[in-house]
Amino acid sequence: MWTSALRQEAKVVALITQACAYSNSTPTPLTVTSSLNYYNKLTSNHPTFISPRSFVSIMNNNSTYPPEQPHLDSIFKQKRVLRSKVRQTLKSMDPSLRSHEDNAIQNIVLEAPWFKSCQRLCAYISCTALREVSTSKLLSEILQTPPKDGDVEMVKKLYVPRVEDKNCNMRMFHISSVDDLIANSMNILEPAPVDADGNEREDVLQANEPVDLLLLPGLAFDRSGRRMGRGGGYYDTFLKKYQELAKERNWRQPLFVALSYSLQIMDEGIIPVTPTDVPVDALVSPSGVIPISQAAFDRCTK
Ligand SMILES: Nc1nc2c(c(=O)[nH]1)N(C=O)[C@@H](CNc1ccc(C(=O)N[C@@H](CCC(=O)O)C(=O)O)cc1)CN2
Ligand SMILES: Nc1ncnc2c1ncn2[C@@H]1O[C@H](COP(=O)(O)OP(=O)(O)OP(=O)(O)O)[C@@H](O)[C@H]1O
Repeated sequence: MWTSALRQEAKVVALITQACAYSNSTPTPLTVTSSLNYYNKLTSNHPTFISPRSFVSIMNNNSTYPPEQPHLDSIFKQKRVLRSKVRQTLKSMDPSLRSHEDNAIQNIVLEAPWFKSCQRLCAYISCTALREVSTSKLLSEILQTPPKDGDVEMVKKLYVPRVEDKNCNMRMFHISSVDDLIANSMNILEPAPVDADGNEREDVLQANEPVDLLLLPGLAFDRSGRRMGRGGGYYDTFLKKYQELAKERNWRQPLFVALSYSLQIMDEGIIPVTPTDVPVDALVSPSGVIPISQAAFDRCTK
């Protein structure tokens, strides 16, 4: 078990070094070692996946299990405080560092085996005003026609979010061009549910085939897979629905991969979590891929 984990770790370090050479940034193998340790710690009771319950247990940092559940209101308050701190830090991020990190992160994704091999994916349309890691290069590569290198087989089907209401409901619609997008009230680009020809767009929850990958935004992350979003609950609700759908249909669960600037990666114990928070499988930062779940380790090395 350990030998195999160490072998995987060595392969991931090699992959990161490769990706960093591509992105021209400095590799930090420490992130990989740490994530494996955290992963082992978190999954000792949950061999295949990290449940939100184990997150709460780790967060409390005590040895009793199940842990005492701190009051939800106080956790939501802690989240608001952290959100506002991270927003401030993002606002004061140097624009040239931001642009360097945007490029590095997207290049790492484009070179990752789990991205190259994926056939269908959900991704967010980054919003500059929200200081999100850019996805523009990724989206233009995915939507490029004719496909890069003329490889029609490797064309990826892309679904992007559309907020339905203020009740945490978000759908993911298929698009084939950025021209399919229009700005919503929050100034985020979204697809209309009906295309220019009056045809309904495919909703990923109604699709006959599974997605392999979801690229996620967020405000703060850690190396154990905790993710804090903007407080809408849209992603947590959607991710849970998708996990249930995949389970019902006997599909392989997609990889949940969050894109993160370096300054958005917090130390252990900083990110407050509630039982509805869905952990991510991996992070991509300018230093490389940080695999967290077993599925991420498996797909980073194959
Ligand atoms: N690019 C992108 N698309 C996305 C999301 C996202 O986070 N990023 N979402 C993910 O859920 C959904 C939209 N949810 C959103 C939730 C809050 C804000 C927002 O503007 N928040 C402000 C603070 C608002 C306030 O608290 O008053 C902010 O974070 O600065 C934007 C989108 C669906 N689409
Ligand atoms: N699966 C779910 N079903 C119903 N409500 C949910 C679910 N997941 C989260 N919520 C609700 O959404 C609200 C916001 O949750 P939270 O603060 O964890 O969001 P977030 O992680 O910042 O946002 P997001 O998931 O959109 O990135 C909370 O009231 C939470 O209870």
